Amino acid sequence: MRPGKSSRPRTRTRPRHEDAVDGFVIAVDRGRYTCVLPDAGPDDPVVTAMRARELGRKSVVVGDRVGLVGDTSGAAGALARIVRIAERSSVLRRTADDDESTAEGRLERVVVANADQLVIVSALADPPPRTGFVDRCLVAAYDADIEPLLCLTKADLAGPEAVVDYYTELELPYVLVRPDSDLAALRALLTGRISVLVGHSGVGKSTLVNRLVPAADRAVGTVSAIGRGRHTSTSAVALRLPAVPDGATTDPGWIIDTPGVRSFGLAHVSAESLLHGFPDLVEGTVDCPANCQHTTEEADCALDAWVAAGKADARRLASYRRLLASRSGEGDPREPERNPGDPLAGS
Ligand SMILES: Nc1nc2c(ncn2[C@@H]2O[C@H](COP(=O)(O)OP(=O)(O)OP(=O)(O)O)[C@@H](O)[C@H]2O)c(=O)[nH]1
Ligand SMILES: [Zn+2]
Repeated sequence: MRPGKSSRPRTRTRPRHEDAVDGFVIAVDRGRYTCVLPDAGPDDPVVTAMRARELGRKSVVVGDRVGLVGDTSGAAGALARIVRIAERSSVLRRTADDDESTAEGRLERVVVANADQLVIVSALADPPPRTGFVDRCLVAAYDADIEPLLCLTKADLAGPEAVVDYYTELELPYVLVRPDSDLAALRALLTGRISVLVGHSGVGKSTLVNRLVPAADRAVGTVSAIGRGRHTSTSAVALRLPAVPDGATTDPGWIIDTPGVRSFGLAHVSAESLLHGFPDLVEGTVDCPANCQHTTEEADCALDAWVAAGKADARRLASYRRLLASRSGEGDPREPERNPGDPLAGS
């Protein structure tokens, strides 16, 4: 039945936006979302959009696939509206702070949607590698169902043996980066995927991003005396990788730089999920007493025997327990001084 002109619903029925076009959110800045259309090439204009009111409180993040209406021409001053958010294939979250006793600490933030891979960038020296940080990232990756990749930079300054040895039981894929390396192995692992890069300040992440996507021209800082590089931008941004030389049809993929993410607060991750960030320990908990919390206070926790039997690295158990403790607000695990015996342990 076709309603006559006079009975056409005007206010009560919301438009269904059947004409909405697909967009991919590459940047978010103060309520403005930068999107690219599916067939757009690197030189095509991007579309600036705002959220439609009907989205309610749903957040739109980098990596989201959205429906756009309005002016999607990308012309100067044109503004489109995001009217829907497609179901996300993955959601990378972090808690702003580990302290569950404060509102800020419990605040869970979606960092990126639809990522396939978490590239954990860690320098082998200057600053020294911090496996505590890598362990945290692994928990976040497994929790989000995103594959981790360890990217070890400054391989010209130190060898990877200590770090690689620490992760032997994990079969964690890794690549080495030197100023003169050709990045072919890394590029191959990035092709066709959406990869999120995380890393501490000064590890060479901006340098790496600039080598991968020269057009991006990300600000490169210098490691200052106190180990904090400069902070130029704080929100995530997706950068299109250059076309793969051998095939115009192959999707080169995207990398998402996350300058604001210096660590992954994990208060939103359950104790059970936290354990899944340590696949080398999971099997060791089979013999634990019911409701074992796996902390040092648990006299009968089977993980101690598991490590004593050589099934997992003692430092991994220590790292797991530090993360457990950090979630219940017992001190700040990010202070490397807390683990004076282990130079790798800082997070
Ligand atoms: N020796 C060596 N130095 C590197 C390498 N990669 C980067 N650097 C240097 O390390 C310093 C920090 O590099 P950035 O790329 O700014 O590091 P970042 O991780 O982006 O840090 P922020 O800029 O603070 O976010 C710079 O002085 C780089 O030149 C490397 O592979 N080897
Ligand atoms: Zn236990």
